[in-house]
Amino acid sequence: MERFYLIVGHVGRLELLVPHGVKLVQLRIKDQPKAEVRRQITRARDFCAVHGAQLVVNDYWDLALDLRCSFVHLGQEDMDNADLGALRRAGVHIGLSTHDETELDRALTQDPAYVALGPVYPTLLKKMKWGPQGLERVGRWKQMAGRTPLVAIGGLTPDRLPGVFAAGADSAAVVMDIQMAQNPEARTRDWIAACAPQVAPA
Ligand SMILES: Cc1ncc(COP(=O)(O)OP(=O)(O)O)c(N)n1
Ligand SMILES: Cc1nc(C(=O)O)sc1CCOP(=O)(O)O
Ligand SMILES: [Mg+2]
Repeated sequence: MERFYLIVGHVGRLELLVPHGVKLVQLRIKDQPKAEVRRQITRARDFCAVHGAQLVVNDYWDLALDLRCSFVHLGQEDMDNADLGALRRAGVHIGLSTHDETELDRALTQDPAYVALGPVYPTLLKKMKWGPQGLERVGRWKQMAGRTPLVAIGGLTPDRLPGVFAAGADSAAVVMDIQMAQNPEARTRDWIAACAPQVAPA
């Protein structure tokens, strides 16, 4: 799985940052009319196709199906409402959020493309009922997830990545560290460099 996983809130951001080398990007639109969400997903789908990036549609599994997108991310509550069978029949890959062992067990029964664990560190993006999970828990999740790839999310920054990958994460997802950066394009490149596997000197 791609080690760098960018999450953006608007297709304009996706178009700005993907050309810097992003290969896995989630469009996470909140609080917009559905017609606007549809427009943005369509634009993102076409832009990612041209740039060889994998688009992940957050929440809007129905639009993803309708617009022939190939990957969705769903939280536990999203799963309650989604037609997982229809997604599966359409060959759509599904990434799932998890925060505790009950959620992880439930997620793994769906044979997802990945499970995400968060928030690994405190996050400023949204209020959550879970405290920081920490790196030990990343390691535990990796063991329990077996062959299912593990995405770490929440409060991640480039300097935290060595620990996150060493603990067992296959991929690291980010919102605010790039969204709030003075130079988001440069910060994206920093992330890509920090996510590159480290080769031991000969
Ligand atoms: C990679 C990744 N992990 C977790 C989430 C969170 O999904 P969810 O719990 O459904 O919350 P919202 O993002 O919809 O607010 C995610 N989007 N991506
Ligand atoms: C959207 C989201 N979901 C999480 C989870 O734990 O499920 S943590 C999170 C926020 C990620 O943003 P940042 O990189 O700014 O902390
Ligand atoms: Mg959601």
